[in-house]
Amino acid sequence: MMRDTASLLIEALPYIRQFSGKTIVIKYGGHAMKDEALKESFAKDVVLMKYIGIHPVVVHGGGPQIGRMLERVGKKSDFRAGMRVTDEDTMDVVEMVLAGKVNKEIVALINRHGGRAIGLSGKDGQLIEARKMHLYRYQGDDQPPEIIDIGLVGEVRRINVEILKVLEQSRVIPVIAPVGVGPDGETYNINADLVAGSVASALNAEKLLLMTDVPGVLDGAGQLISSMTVAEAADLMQDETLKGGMIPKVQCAIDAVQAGVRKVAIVDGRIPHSVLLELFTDSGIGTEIVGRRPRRDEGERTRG
Ligand SMILES: Nc1ncnc2c1ncn2[C@@H]1O[C@H](COP(=O)(O)OP(=O)(O)O)[C@@H](O)[C@H]1O
Ligand SMILES: CC(=O)N[C@@H](CCC(=O)OP(=O)(O)O)C(=O)O
Repeated sequence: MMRDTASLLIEALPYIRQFSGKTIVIKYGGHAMKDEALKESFAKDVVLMKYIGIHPVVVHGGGPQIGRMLERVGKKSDFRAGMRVTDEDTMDVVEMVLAGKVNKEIVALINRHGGRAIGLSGKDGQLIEARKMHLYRYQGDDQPPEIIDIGLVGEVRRINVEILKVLEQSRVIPVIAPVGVGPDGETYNINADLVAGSVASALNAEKLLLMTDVPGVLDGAGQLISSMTVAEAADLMQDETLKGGMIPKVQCAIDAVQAGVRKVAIVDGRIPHSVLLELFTDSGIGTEIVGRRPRRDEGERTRG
């Protein structure tokens, strides 16, 4: 049943109080940037959050946008375990698309809707220190694992939060492109979910929202899992239910909760105002991952 604005506002009040003064990290995936109306609803949600005293930090992706630009210059995309194989030419395109185009588009969009956003890549203020990521393939108990070289793909070594802490005390909303910098100034391409998880952990965020293009985590029967604990999520990682990009996403959620982020939600970015619907309604949307399930007497919303 459609709820009217007044009832939604009344429902939202306790959550506005709960999140006020707290940091919420939002990963805005390339697949969720589908059309103008959706982008606008995202920008309005972020501006509203800042306006009511929450500290939103946006980390964006741009995988499909990188893929299209690579195609235009005659290069094919190649992924291993959800990571783009990145040679030097690909790295140039990744940095131009993420830090140049997508980042500035999101910044402009937020500013057009009344916010004051500033774009950062991992190089600005040495925000994302990275190192080369190695992938290992299991070859049997009696064999050493095969090392797969995926080029200039990075993993986060450290997030230098100083600049984000300064911005938290201001009107400014940080928008972060997932490009990291190595010890010798090398540029690394990092999966945006991993950056968002690390930023949320480093800021001790109240919540991490991962926006994607499915309703949330689906079980073996294709049904939405509304809520799961870290232990349940770890069990799910062991079977074949999670595939492709959902594997690093759920792993990142588990890591973030274990590092002290209170809740992670994987939500459908194709729904207008999905950020506000997840944050400010009793039922939420998508899949919530928590350390443990709250008891009913703890006054927290329970879902699932
Ligand atoms: N069990 C699952 N539940 C939901 N999605 C899944 C599952 N297993 C695999 N997926 C896939 O994971 C994708 C989301 O990951 P990804 O493509 O990396 O998203 P994004 O680019 O938004 O970060 C979905 O589009 C879906 O095809
Ligand atoms: C190493 C790696 O795969 N990096 C990603 C970075 C962008 C990203 O993660 O974008 P989405 O969130 O839209 O998928 C890439 O090159 O596509």
